[in-house]
Parts: sequence; C-alpha cells; structure tokens
Amino acid sequence: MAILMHTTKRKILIPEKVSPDGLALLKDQFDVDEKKGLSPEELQNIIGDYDALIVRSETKVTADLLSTAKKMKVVARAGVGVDNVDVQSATSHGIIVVNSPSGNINAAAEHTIALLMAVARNVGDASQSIKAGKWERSRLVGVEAKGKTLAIVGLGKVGLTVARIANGLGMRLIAYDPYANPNLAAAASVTLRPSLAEMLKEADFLTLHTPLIASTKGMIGKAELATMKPTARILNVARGGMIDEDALVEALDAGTIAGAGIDVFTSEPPQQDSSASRLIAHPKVVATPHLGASTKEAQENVSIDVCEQVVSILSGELPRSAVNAPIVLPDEYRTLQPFISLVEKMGSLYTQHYSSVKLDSFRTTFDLIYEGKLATINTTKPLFAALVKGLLTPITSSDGLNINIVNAELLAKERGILINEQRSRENVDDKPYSSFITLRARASRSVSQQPRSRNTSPSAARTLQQAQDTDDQIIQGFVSGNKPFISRLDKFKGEFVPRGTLLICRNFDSVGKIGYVGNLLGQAGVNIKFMNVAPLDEELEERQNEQNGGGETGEGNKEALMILGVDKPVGEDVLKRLIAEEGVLEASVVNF
Ligand SMILES: NC(=O)C1=CN([C@@H]2O[C@H](COP(=O)(O)OP(=O)(O)OC[C@H]3O[C@@H](n4cnc5c(N)ncnc54)[C@H](O)[C@@H]3O)[C@@H](O)[C@H]2O)C=CC1
Ligand SMILES: O=C(O)C(=O)COP(=O)(O)O
Repeated sequence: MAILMHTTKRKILIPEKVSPDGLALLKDQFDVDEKKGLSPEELQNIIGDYDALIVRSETKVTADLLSTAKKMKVVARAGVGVDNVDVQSATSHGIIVVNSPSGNINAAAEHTIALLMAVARNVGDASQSIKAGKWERSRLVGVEAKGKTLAIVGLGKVGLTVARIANGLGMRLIAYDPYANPNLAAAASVTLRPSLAEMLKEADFLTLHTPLIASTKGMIGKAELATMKPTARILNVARGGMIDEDALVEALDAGTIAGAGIDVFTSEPPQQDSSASRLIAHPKVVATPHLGASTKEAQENVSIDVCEQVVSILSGELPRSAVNAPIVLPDEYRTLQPFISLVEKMGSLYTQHYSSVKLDSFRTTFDLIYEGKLATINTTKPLFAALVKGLLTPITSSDGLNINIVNAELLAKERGILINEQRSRENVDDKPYSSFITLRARASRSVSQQPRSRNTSPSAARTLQQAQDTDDQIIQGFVSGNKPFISRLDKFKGEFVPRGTLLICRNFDSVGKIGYVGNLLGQAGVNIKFMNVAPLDEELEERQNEQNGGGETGEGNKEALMILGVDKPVGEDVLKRLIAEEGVLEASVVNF
C-alpha cells in the first residue's frame, strides 16, 4: 500500500518583480508566491504565513509588518540598499536580512553615466522637442564630459565603478568619502578631498553614491547648492532624501545650478504635488523611475544571489552577505555545525536540570570554554548563539522567540546573561576527541570577587578545580562521529547522548537503586530505553576525601548519577515518589 506523506513546504512571498532566474532555485523545495501590487494592509494580513520574504525597493518592511511575521526567518533584498527594511526590528525578532551587495553595481554605475550624458547633452529635452515636431538645434547646445570635474560623494562599489568609466571619458575625478580606501581611489585616478564643502566648489558634475543613512540624509541642501558653480549639474542614482528636492528646484529655477539627472526620489512613485513630482516636472531635469538596477543582467544577478541565500538560511546554514549577522566562512560553519547542536543541548540541559534557576531574573556568568580544534576557529558566534538558544528555549513560550545568531547577543543582554567565551590551549592530542567544550555557570559575585582575568584560558583541570572550590555548575561535552555527547554533569563523569526525554537521578551508589527506580517507572507505565551511570569523578573524590581529613567515603555513601532514557514524560508525582525513597537525592526530567 502506498504511504502518503504530508510534508508542508515552507513558504516564500515575493511581492515585487524579481527575475525568474533566481526563483527557479526555490520552486522545487518551497512554495513560492509571487503577489504583486499588495497594499500594506494586504501584506500585513498574509505575512504571518511566510518563512521568507524577497523584496526590492518598493516594499516597506516595517517594524509593524515584522512583528506580525511570526514564522519569518529571512528578509532578502534583491539589490543593495536596505533602507526600506527595518533592520533593527528584524534583528530583534531574529530575522536575518540579506542583500546582494554587488549584483547591480555595474547597472547603477552605467545608469549614472547615462544620466550624466543625458544632462550634458539635453537628451531628454531634445527627444521631446523633436517628437513634438520641432528642430531646436541652437537651444539644445550641450557641454562635453571630457576635461570636466566629476565630484563623487561615496567612493564605494558604485562610486568607484562610475569613476573608472568617467576616467575613460577623460574627466577629472575627485571624491569625498571619509571611509574610502586611498589605494583604491588612487588606482582609479581619484583624488580624495577632506571635506564635502571643499569638493562642492570644484564640481562640474556632482554624483552621489552613499547609502541613505543619518549622515547622508539631506546632505545636499540649500546651503550646499549655494556653494556650487552655476554651471554645475547634479546626478542622483543613490537615494531620494539625500538631496533636498525643494532646494534643488529653487536652484534650477534661479539658474544657480544648470541641470540634474535624478533616478531616485523622496516618495516613490512620487505623490501628486510633492517635492519629488515638482523636481521630475522641471525642464532642466532628466528623470528616470528608479531604473539604476533595472537591467536584465543585474536583475538576474541579484535574484540568483539572494535566492541562493534564502535556500541556505531555510536549510539551516548561514548566508554569505547578511546585513545583520556576522559572516562565518562556509568551511568554519561546517566544522562548527555538530558543536552548535552540542552547545545548544548543554544550555538546555543547564536550564532544565537546574530548574530552580529562573533565567529571566538571574545573574549568572557562564564561561564557555573551547579546547582542541575548536579553540583555533576564528568566529564562535554560532556557538554563543546556540548557548543562548539552549538556555532560553526551555523557558520561553512556544510561539515565542526565534533565537539565532542574529539576536542572541541582544537577548542575552536583555536577560542579564553574561557569557564569557574562552579558548583553552590545553593539548587534547591524547584524548579520543579533537575538541571539547566546558560550560561553567558561576553564581554571581561582585566583580572584585570574580575568579580570574577573562583573557587567561584555564585548562579543563583547573576549571574543575575551580568548580569544586566554588560550587559552580559544570557541564562538559564533546562530539564523536558528528554526535554530541555529554561527558560530565557537575561532579559526575559519564558519557550520555542528550536525546529524547532523560530522567536524571542523583543517588547513593548502593545496591538495589536501579531496580527500585526501574520498578517505580514501570508502575507509572514509563519504559526505559537506555540507562547510563555516571559515578563521582575519582580525582574530585580524592580531593574531597583529602579535604575531609583523608577518610574514605563509605561505599553506600558514594554518590552517582543515573541517566535514564525514557519513552514518555515522567510526572511530578513519580518524581516525588522517587525522591521519597531513601537514596535518591534529586531527580530531574530533561527534554531534548
Ligand atoms: N538607483 C538604483 O537602482 C541603485 C541605487 N543604489 C544605491 O547606491 C548606494 C551605494 O551603493 P554601493 O556603492 O554598492 O555601496 P557601498 O557601501 O559600496 O558604498 C557606499 C560608500 O559610501 C561611503 N559613505 C558612507 N557614509 C558617507 C558619508 N556620510 N559621506 C561620504 N561617503 C559616505 C562609504 O564609505 C562607502 O564607501 C546604495 O546604498 C544604494 O542606495 C545601488 C544600486 C542601485
Ligand atoms: O539595489 C538598490 O539599492 C536599488 O536601489 C535597486 O532598487 P530596485 O531593486 O530596482 O527596486
């Protein structure tokens, strides 16, 4: 008989025109909904169903929208500028924002040059004039680009590409960009100017290529325009909002600026009677409807770029150009993968086993110590995030937080969880694993009492010594054959796989305990799938004995942990009965 499998495909919403070349990469694995022309309300009503959203510049991805997007894992911007996405809000929801940082650079640069030439030679005006049946050769005399000064604000990817093309046109190149790479500037024959004001005076053509951010918003206003030559022409293929549109219209009317080529506006599409629509209507302006990235080639590039990243993220991997997550190299991420699972389980074990700890009000410092191969990895951000996720998931509501590399740091801070990552130089060559992780929870104490400097990496042995000395809580683990193992829980040493539901009992290591616990569980209808015993660590025991005056611990008084894999949850009543029996000192149920 055929077995029907019902697997729900994850859903991706695309409310704008995105090239089919990238979408083809999604359609096998995911439900891809292309829904153009949605109103903000319509978008808000359906966004909760989607795992990913792919947009260009038209969709406003607001904090309001993101707060409704409960399943959302990724917002992908098929282009460069993410000023239409509330990145901060996405971060707080753990939503990764990706873009395509270079797929449309050439298109934007060529469009800038197209506008430069069109403005220099009155192409738009001349075309309209001839179509109207006129032949106005003397009114439409232009200027040449050759020998003119092109002033570039923002010498990043687009700015540099514009510079290289303009260099070929024989233009003199100057730029203002406080963060520019001087070597790249020199190689492109661009002379950097120390201030915008200084550069504006020299410009025959001014072109803007910065993102729209606080420092660039309104950067060309009335005062700046007043310092420019009356023959100067202005180009904007970056973002509306960087130029004061009313001030530019005024300057064009007054003849203190000669012309402008504008692709981007403060309101897109421009509203009637807005400053944008007045600028567009101006006879000295060549305007295009945000076409900088609109070439077949650029749209293919950005679409493939972001769709590949959406596939990565929905498959649990990291993207290559996240706007709000650290970049982790693919090889490193592959190495980290099994440890991410281990650390998450260690965090979860901590919260569930030490259940008296209230994580949302606690002040504990965690040391997360990497030994062996892991200690040589460049970025351990995914492990940090896994610990926060492991610690918080057992105590957050099921519809709650999407905890990941994007928001882990923020959430840890909000909850007062301090995580101190350390790399140990302890040699693990003689051990059966190549890497080893210790999670140590230190009860809070004043800063002056904290045991040691954060920069010195203790060996595992020293860590244990400290745990014993300070009653800190210790969980250790390693990975073998890609499987996570816990190898220590507090003072007990024994390997177990953190999987399914585990009943963890601390008991006196005496005859009959296993039978008693087994019986009780049997009566409650709980099956035991596997069992491990973790005895007291011998080294630790010896030290304790020495401290207690050298006496041996009596056989029946030795403690051990019993770890039982069970097939269903163990109720509170059963736990109470277990603890009531002499010899079972503590019992906790942990779900993975
Ligand atoms: N019209 C269109 O269709 C397109 C527009 N764009 C726009 O172009 C912008 C630039 O893109 P890219 O060159 O790829 O970005 P980029 O990040 O490579 O370069 C931006 C440059 O601006 C500089 N910068 C930042 N703040 C500055 C300030 N206050 N003053 C001077 N320089 C400053 C940075 O140092 C950087 O070098 C994008 O942010 C996007 O808004 C990009 C592609 C297409
Ligand atoms: O990539 C950018 O920043 C752009 O402005 C391109 O916008 P678009 O994708 O054409 O709406």
